[in-house]
Amino acid sequence: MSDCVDILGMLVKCSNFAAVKHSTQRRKDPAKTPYINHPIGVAYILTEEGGVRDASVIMAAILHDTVEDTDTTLDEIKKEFGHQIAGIVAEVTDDKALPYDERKRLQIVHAPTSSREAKLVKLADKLYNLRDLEKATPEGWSDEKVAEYFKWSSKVVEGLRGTNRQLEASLDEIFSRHDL
Ligand SMILES: Nc1nc2c(ncn2[C@@H]2O[C@H](COP(=O)(O)OP(=O)(O)O)[C@@H](OP(=O)(O)OP(=O)(O)O)[C@H]2O)c(=O)[nH]1
Ligand SMILES: [Mn+2]
Repeated sequence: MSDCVDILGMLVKCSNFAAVKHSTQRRKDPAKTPYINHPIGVAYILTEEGGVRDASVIMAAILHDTVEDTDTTLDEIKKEFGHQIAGIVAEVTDDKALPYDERKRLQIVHAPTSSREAKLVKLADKLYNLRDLEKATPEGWSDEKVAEYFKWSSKVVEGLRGTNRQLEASLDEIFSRHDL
């Protein structure tokens, strides 16, 4: 077994990397939950609810917001975790240099042509965020922004379908509660 890739070591390395990178960030909920709860929760949705056992997908899920929301670069992810995981992270990273509406539009456009691995991360990311949104309104969000986020998410998820039955069923339950 000595030629086996050290998956457990890589997984812990990803978790530590993401924890360090997100260490000063908090979620937008009133309790100001540590941000790291989100990427770990997204990975947990994939293993526990989605039955996903592809280690690259789980590692990319843990890292999925590091490039978008911290000073992490894709080169850094590539150097530390390899090109496959860096590729998935790249696919789920919005270009924050673009205007908000354009970023949101591009997620809808890119969803159908993204890889199966990226689609899995996106499905779990949306499921986590929509569950959060049902629990509490993020600070500074109007009712209109919340409603718009549900509607926009359903459009992104349209392009991710046919990837994981469980995650899509859970998302559909949420959408039906919001008449989507
Ligand atoms: N529902 C919810 N979201 C929160 C909370 N705290 C932080 N977020 C993050 O806010 C992002 C959505 O907020 P927006 O205003 O639409 O987008 P922006 O942060 O990218 O500008 C999500 O980013 P993301 O994970 O990159 O996903 P995406 O929505 O950009 O696809 C989500 O993780 C919270 O308490 N509740
Ligand atoms: Mn996310």
